[in-house]
Amino acid sequence: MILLDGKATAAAIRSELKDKVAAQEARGIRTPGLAVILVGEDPASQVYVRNKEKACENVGIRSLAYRLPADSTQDAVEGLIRELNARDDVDGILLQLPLPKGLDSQACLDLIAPDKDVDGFHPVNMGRLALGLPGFAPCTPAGVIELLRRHNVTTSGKRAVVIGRSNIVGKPMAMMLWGYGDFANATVTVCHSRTPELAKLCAEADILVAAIGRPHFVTADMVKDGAVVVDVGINRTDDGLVGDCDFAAIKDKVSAITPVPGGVGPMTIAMLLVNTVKACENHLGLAN
Ligand SMILES: Nc1nc2c(c(=O)[nH]1)N[C@@H](CN(C=O)c1ccc(C(=O)N[C@@H](CCC(=O)O)C(=O)O)cc1)CN2
Ligand SMILES: [Mg+2]
Repeated sequence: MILLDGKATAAAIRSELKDKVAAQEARGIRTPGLAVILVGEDPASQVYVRNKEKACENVGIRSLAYRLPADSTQDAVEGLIRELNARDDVDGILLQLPLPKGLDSQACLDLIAPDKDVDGFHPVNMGRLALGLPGFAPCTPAGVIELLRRHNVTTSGKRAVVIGRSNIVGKPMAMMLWGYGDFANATVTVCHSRTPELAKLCAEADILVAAIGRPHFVTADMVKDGAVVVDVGINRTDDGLVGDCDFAAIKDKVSAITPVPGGVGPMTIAMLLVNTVKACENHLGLAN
């Protein structure tokens, strides 16, 4: 069994980016800048945002922190986004989700300039992904693809099943698995809460991606012998942080599996950095 080690892979990506940014800086090219917006005090979001800022610092990306109170108005958040859209020293804008109740996330995301949308959540970037055009892909599914690629997991001609159809994971994950540049070419099924015989479908998957947000939802009977299992879930339970898969029960059946923590999570942050460096190169007209 191969452990798809996201923590180590993310560290390797950061190290590559650090070298790239340093080489550009040595040539007098300005460093990439990421604006990080956190509205409110959700504890998990605070951790993720801090980790993103630390990761930026680690690779030489300037992070600009914007902390807004939980009772911020829609106008206040939108006003900040407009301001950041107009700034030449800001290459990427990250709006940490979820937003506090009462704020319209999609309206905010729709305002982010697509060339600064390093989360890949803007309809233009989602559309570009669907059409196979260059743009920014959402960081979690992009991280899954990169993790598979760097572990030489082949997907072409394989049967992939994605459980979950969210805008930030399930939908873009399915698009990337069926065709993402020269990678992927899997045959993809997307399952959700109303899928009949979900367990049976999962058990036919060569590649199973779980993104449902229910602790230990995927049990051993739902996994084919030799399958590759990617666990996107991060569930806080009384037993600590667990994924959507029952790792202990599955690990001896699979050919490869991601751990939680240390699997997809760190890759999400690494891909945010990749997208930010790319946004900067695009803004400066550098080839990449
Ligand atoms: N604007 C965005 N909001 C959210 C995104 C996103 O990509 N963009 N994704 C998630 C949260 N997320 C990043 O923001 C994220 C979640 C988890 C991790 C991570 O490294 N997890 C660790 C465990 C850490 C812990 O919680 O104890 C791991 O899996 O090893 C990174 C990023 C929703 N919002
Ligand atoms: Mg993980």
